[in-house]
Amino acid sequence: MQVDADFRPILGPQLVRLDPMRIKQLQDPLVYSSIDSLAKLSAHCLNLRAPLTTCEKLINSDNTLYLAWKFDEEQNVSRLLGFAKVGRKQLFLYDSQMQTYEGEILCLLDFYVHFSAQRQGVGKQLIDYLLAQEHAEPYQLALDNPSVTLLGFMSQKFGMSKPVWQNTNFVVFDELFQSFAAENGEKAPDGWNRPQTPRRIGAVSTDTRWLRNAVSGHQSKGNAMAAPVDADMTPQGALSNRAHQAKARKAHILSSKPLW
Ligand SMILES: CC(=O)SCCNC(=O)CCNC(=O)[C@H](O)C(C)(C)COP(=O)(O)OP(=O)(O)OC[C@H]1O[C@@H](n2cnc3c(N)ncnc32)[C@H](O)[C@@H]1OP(=O)(O)O
Repeated sequence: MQVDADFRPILGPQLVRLDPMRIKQLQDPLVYSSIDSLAKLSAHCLNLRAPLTTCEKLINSDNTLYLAWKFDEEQNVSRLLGFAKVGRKQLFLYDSQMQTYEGEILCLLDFYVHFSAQRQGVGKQLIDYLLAQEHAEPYQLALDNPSVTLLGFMSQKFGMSKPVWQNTNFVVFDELFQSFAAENGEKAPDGWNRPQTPRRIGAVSTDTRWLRNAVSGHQSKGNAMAAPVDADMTPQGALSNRAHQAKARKAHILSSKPLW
C-alpha cells in the first residue's frame, strides 16, 4: 500500500514492533490512516464486515502490531507491505485425544500481506521477527480462525502440519501439546491452585492439564468453560433435561416481579 510520504523518521526500520504505547506515541494521522487502510484490506480479503484492527482499537488493547514496510527512494513513497497482530489470551484447549488444557497463549489475531507483495517472503519475515521479539517458537502460536492460506503458510514455512481446531475457532498445533507433555508431565505450574476438575464429554471423562503460563482461574464465577460438562445424550436424558429447564423457567417467571 503506497503513501506519498517518507515514514522513515516515524517508523524507523523496515520491520517494526508497535505496542499500544508506541502507537500512541507515533502521533501521526497519516501513519494511522495508512495502517487502518491496510487492515481494511485484510478484512475485505476475509469477507469480514468490519476490520479486526484499527490504530484506535490497538491503543486501547494489550495487542501488539508487527509491521513490514519500505521506503521507495526512486518514487519517494512509503509502502506498507503487511502486518501481524498478536495478543496473549487465556485459552481452554483440547488436544486430539480430548485431553483438556488451560493456559495463556500467544495468539495471531490478524495477519495480512498486501496483495502486491504476497508470496515474496514478507509473511515469513514478519512471523520470524514476531517470534524472535516474543521469545516464542512457531508451535507456541495459536491462530484465531485461520484461513486456508494461513494454514498452508504455517505448514510450508514452519513445518506446522497438524492443526488442532478448537470449538472457539482457534487453531493450535499438535507440537504444543507434545512439548507440554515433555516439559511438565502432569504437574500444574506454580501458582495454580485450582483442583483438577473432572470433565465429562458425552460418556467420556477427561482430565485437565495446565500449560506453562497458566494463571489461576475464577472458580467462584462458575463460567461455562470452567464448569464440568455433563451431557446425557440418551433420549430419556434429553427429555428430562428439557423438563428440568421448563421447570426452572417457570420457577423463574413465577419468582420475577411483575412490571406493572
Ligand atoms: C489469524 C488470521 O489472520 S487468518 C487470515 C490470514 N490472512 C489471509 O489469509 C490473507 C491473505 N493472505 C495473505 O495476506 C498472505 O498470503 C499471508 C499473510 C497468509 C502470507 O504472506 P506472504 O507474504 O504471502 O507469505 P510468504 O511469501 O512468506 O510465504 C508464502 C507461502 O504462503 C502460502 N501462500 C501465500 N499465498 C498463497 C495463496 N494465494 N495460495 C496458497 N498458498 C499461499 C504458501 O505456502 C506460500 O508458499 P509458496 O509461495 O512457496 O507456495
